[in-house]
Amino acid sequence: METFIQLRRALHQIPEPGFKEFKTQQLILSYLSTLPSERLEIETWRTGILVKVSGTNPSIRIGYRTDMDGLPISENTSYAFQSQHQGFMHACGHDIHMAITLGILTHFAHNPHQDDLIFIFEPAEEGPGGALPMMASAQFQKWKPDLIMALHIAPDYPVGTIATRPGILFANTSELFVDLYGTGGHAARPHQANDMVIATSHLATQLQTIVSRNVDPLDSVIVTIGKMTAGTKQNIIADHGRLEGTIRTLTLAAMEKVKARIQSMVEATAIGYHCKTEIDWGCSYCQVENHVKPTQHFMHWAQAQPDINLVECSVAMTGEDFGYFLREIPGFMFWLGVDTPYGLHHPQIEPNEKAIAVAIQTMCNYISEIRQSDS
Ligand SMILES: CC(=O)N[C@@H](CCC[C@H](N)C(=O)O)C(=O)O
Repeated sequence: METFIQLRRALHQIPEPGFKEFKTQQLILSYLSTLPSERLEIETWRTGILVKVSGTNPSIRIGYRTDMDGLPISENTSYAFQSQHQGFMHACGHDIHMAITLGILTHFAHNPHQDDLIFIFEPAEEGPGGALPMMASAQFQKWKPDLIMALHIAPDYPVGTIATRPGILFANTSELFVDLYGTGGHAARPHQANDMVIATSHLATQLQTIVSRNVDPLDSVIVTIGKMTAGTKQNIIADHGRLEGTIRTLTLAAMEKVKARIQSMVEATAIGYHCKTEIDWGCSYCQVENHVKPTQHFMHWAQAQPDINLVECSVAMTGEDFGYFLREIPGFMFWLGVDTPYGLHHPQIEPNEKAIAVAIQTMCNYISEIRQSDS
């Protein structure tokens, strides 16, 4: 297992933004070149990688997917192997996900499964989303799996815990970018300007009323503005403001309703503040909806494993473009406990590396037992 901890640490040092995972791709390809090659076929797609490990008597293809990209966060961990890419960090566990995937792949490269195994290294999960374009690629279509699985680290659960549920696991998402254009000017002459600090901050506050005033209290919806920018200097009235956020819902109907309210509020801001506005909805992900039969099969199996504490969890408002794989292919995603007080996307998150061995062991054992009737 030491190899995969070292791989995780090497990957942790080179977090890269979506579709720019060049060093990450190279590191993985270079590791793959050390494995026995008889059963391996490797394809690249943009900065992603697909690996087929041929089975001994294949009747189905079993897929396992990891994400690859880092986040624009300045790391503040106590690690000796901190990110070497200033302002970027693996703060969502994708370094751990990749190391686990390499661990499972390595096991089956040495101990072939009866069926073909397809390992998918997907770029740009944090945005703009690698899943949909990767699924449309010739490389993916050639090896399209009949069953697909993935995991995500869970800071809240202890090591040894696996949590999942049949049905919806993660929410629908849409990004949100709003630009406001007014007239700049001298701080002492506000009557000759049109201040976008005021318009932008008013809009940011107003957007927070959507969840409390427009959404059924029994629905779950989130409108988060993660970034607000405006202005250039303390004594210059700003001619431009920008909001960047994300919307989360558990139904597409709720997503449409929230977007319609945002549209109205942005248009009303343009009228009210005599400014120009532009909305860009960025990328959107469909919900991660676990298929009932394979999820229950995995949960029954996991429940019987002495080293695993299986939890049937509730829905989370996180998003994941793994939902697009599950829209076409039966399968499931699950949480892997990594026991750290800091949450996903936090600069101090330090997942417990013991979870790497837990996940590799669990998935090697589980995949070894999968038969065609389970897919
Ligand atoms: C697991 C996780 O944290 N996923 C991200 C996905 C982001 C999707 C997109 N960039 C957005 O912000 O809407 C998440 O923030 O949940």
